[in-house]
Amino acid sequence: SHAWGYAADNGPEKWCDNFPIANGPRQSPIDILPGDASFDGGLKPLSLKYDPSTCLDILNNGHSFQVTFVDDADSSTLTNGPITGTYRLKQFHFHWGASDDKGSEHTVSGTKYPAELHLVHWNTKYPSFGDAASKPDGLAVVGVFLKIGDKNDSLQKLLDAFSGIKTKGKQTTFSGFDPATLLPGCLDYWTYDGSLTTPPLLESVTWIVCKEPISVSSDQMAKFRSLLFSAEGEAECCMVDNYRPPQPLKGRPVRSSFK
Ligand SMILES: CCN[C@H]1CN(CCOCC)S(=O)(=O)c2sc(S(N)(=O)=O)cc21
Ligand SMILES: [Zn+2]
Repeated sequence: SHAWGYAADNGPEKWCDNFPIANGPRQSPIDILPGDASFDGGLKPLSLKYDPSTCLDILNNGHSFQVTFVDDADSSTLTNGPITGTYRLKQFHFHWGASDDKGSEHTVSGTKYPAELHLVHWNTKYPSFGDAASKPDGLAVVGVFLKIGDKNDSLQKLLDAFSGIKTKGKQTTFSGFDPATLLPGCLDYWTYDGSLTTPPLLESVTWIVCKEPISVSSDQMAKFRSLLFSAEGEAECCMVDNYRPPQPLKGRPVRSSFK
């Protein structure tokens, strides 16, 4: 059936059957090679301004868990960086592995991190998120790597809500969370033109990948793995390895905001 996933029979190697753009010219993620990136002095610092009161709910969508935001005003926005105009925060979610040695989608010189955070923003030059998602400059996703280290108190707030979203389709109210608390201290970044890393794999994303990771403890990573891909009443399937591997760069430039 159409149901894509991350298993052998419906995973990344099969997505091209229903989504031929999987083999397109600007697919994501990629392996970032810092030595091949070109410093661009014209790139501005990222301006991320988030309003915790726009935080709406937390959801298990059967592929990841996501925190969704009210996006009917310019309350939580991304401006500057490599983009022009104003992009509104729609949701953030994560990708992670079955063990601490894998899980990120982007890699750096082949190095995999145990998880990767994606903050999804849409270009307000378009009337809606759904409209923007199909335009070449419609979305901007800020990626942040997670690295095993100290317990992350901000992440812990998300993990504490997992009891209400264990299975596919479950969602609970989640309010007052400030996504800025998930950002690294240094906002140096790499940027390139890419795509959604899940179906429909639309080539509409300006990727902004932070060089500096945030910390997560190994115990906290174990908690990520307590979520299920499966719905209540179905055979239990742990939500792990929900990452797409790096895709061909196909000649795309990768720029860095830092030397
Ligand atoms: C599970 C489906 N994931 C999708 C859902 N959306 C796209 C669907 O929109 C169509 C109107 S999305 O724009 O929220 C989005 S961003 C990313 S990622 N990993 O590249 O940051 C994946 C997805
Ligand atoms: Zn993602």
